[in-house]
Amino acid sequence: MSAQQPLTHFTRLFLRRWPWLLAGTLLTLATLLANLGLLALSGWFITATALAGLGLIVGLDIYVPGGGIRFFAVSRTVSRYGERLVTHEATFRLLADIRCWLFARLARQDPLTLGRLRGGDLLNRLTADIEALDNLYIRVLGPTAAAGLAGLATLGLLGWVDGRLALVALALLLAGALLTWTATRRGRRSGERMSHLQPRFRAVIIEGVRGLAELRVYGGGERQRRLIGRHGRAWSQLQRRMAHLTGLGNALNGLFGQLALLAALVLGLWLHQQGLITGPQWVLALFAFMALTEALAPLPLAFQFLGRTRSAAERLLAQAEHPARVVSPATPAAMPGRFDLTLKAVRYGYHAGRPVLADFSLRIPQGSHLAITGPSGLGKTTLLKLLARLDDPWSGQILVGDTPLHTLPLEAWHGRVGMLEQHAPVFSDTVAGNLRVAAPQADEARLWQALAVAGLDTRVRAMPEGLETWLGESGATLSGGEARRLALARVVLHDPDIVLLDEPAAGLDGASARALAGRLHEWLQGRTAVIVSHDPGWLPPVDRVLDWSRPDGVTNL
Ligand SMILES: Nc1ncnc2c1ncn2[C@@H]1O[C@H](COP(=O)(O)OP(=O)(O)OP(=O)(O)O)[C@@H](O)[C@H]1O
Repeated sequence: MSAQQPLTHFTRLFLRRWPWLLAGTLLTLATLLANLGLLALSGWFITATALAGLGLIVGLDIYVPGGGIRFFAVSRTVSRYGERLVTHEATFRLLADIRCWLFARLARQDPLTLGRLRGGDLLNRLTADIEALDNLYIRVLGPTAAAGLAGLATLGLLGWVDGRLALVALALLLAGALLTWTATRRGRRSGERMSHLQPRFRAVIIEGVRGLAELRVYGGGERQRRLIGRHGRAWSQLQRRMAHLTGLGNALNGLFGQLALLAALVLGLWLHQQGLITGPQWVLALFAFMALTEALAPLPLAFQFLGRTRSAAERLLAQAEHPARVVSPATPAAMPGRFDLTLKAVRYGYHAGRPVLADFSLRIPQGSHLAITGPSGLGKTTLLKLLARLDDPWSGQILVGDTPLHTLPLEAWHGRVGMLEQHAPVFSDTVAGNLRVAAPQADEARLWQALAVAGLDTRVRAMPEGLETWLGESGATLSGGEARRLALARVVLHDPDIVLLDEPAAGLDGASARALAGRLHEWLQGRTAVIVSHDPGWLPPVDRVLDWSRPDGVTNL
C-alpha cells in the first residue's frame, strides 16, 4: 500500500459530506478575500485621502471606498464566524462518520482477533487516530484550497496593478510551497513516532489508573510512575521537536513575507517614480502582500503534522481492512431441522503447533444438558467459543445435525446460540438498556422474567429507578456476581436453542448458586445446554458430566 493511499481513502470518505466541505472551504476563501479586500482597499484609501489632503488628488470620492472598507470589515467578521462554525461542524460530522465506519468494520471482525489487541490500542484507534484525521480537512485540504484560490486572486489584483508585482507575489507563493513541502518532510518522522507512541503512552496511564489499588498494595506505584515518566519524556521530546519545527516554519514564513514586502516596496517605488502606478496603487499592493502572507501562514504547520495524520490513517485502514477469519458462507446451507451437535477430531489452538484441543470428539444430542468440569486452562472456554462459532477449528469438523457448522449462515447461527462469557461486559447504560442488547423490542414483563431466571429481580426492584437505574461505567455499581447474573439475564432474553454457559455461578455463595441451579434447570428444558464450571457441587441436574481432570475425560467421548 503506498503512503498516499490511506489519505486518498479518507478523502473519498470525506467527500460524502461534500456540501459541508464546500461551504467550509468557500467561507474560508471568503474570509481570505475579505481580508485581502480590507487591507488593500484601506491602504489605497488612506494613501489617497492623504494625497487628497495635500491637494495632489482632486475630487476623491470617499463614499464608495469607505463603503467598501465597511463591507469588507463586516463580511470578514461574518465569514470568519461562519467558517469556524461550518468547518468545525463539518469536522465533527466527518469524525462521527469515520467512528461509525470503523466500528461497523470492527463489528464484522473476529472477537478473538480483536481481543488480542490491547484495550488502549483499540481505544486509541477509535479516538486519537480518528481525531488526528481532523487535521486533514480543517487544516490541510480546506485552507490549502482556499489559500490557493486567494493566491490566484492576489496575483490577479497585482497583475492589474503591474505584472512585475505579480511576479514577486508568485515568488512568495513558490517560497510558501517550498516551505510547506519542507515542513511535510521534516515533520513526517516525528509525526509518525507520535502516532505510535501515543497508544503505548495511553495504555500505561490507563493500566496505572485501573490497577491503582493493586499497585498501592504491592508497592508497584514507583515502577508504574517511572514507566509513565519515560513515556511522558519521549512524548515531550517529540512535542518539542514539532514545536521547534513550527517555530522555524512561522519564522521563515514571516521572513519570506517581509522580504516579499520589501521587494514590493522597492519595486513599487520605482514603478511609481516611472509613473507606471499611482501612489494609492503602490500602497494597495503592499497590503495585498500582507494579506497573502497571512493566507499562507497556517499551511507549514498543517503539513508538518501530515505525517501523523497519514500514520493514523494507515493504522485505521489496516485495522478496518483486517480480514475476518470467521465469515458467513457466500451460499449458506439451509438451517437443519435438528440441532444435535457433533465434534469430530477437532484440532484447535491459539498458537501454531500448540493445540488446546487435539483430535477432540464429542456428541451433544439436541435437548441434552452437558456439564464440563475440570482444572483451569484445559480448553473448556475454547470449546464453547468453537460451538458459538467465534472461530473455526484448524481441522476436524463441527456438525449441526448433518450440516457442517461453517456452512450455516453466521447471523442465523448466532440467533440460535446464547453464550455467557467468562468476562461478559456490562455496558454503561441502564439495567433495561443492558438487557435489550439481546432483544431490543422486549417489553418490561420479559425483562423481569429474564431477571427472575438469573436471580437478579429482587436486587433490581430495590434499585432507586428499577429497570431504568443507571449502572455506571462498565457496571461499576454492581458486584461481580450481580454483573454475571445481569449477563445471564441477557442470555435468557435472547431465548436461544443452544445455551453455552461459562461459569454462570462464579461470584455466588453456595445457597445462591443452588437457587440459580434450580431456576436454570427449569429454563433449560427443551434447550441444548453446555455448562462449564470448576465446581460440580452447585450444578443443575444434567444428562452428563464431563470431568476433564480425569485422564480419559477429554478423549473417551
Ligand atoms: N485468546 C487467547 N489467546 C491465546 N491463548 C489463549 C486464548 N484464550 C485461551 N488461551 C489459552 O488456551 C488454553 C485454554 O484456555 P481456556 O480458556 O479454553 O481454558 P479453560 O479450561 O476454560 O480455563 P478456565 O477454567 O481457567 O477458564 C489456556 O492455556 C489459555 O492460556
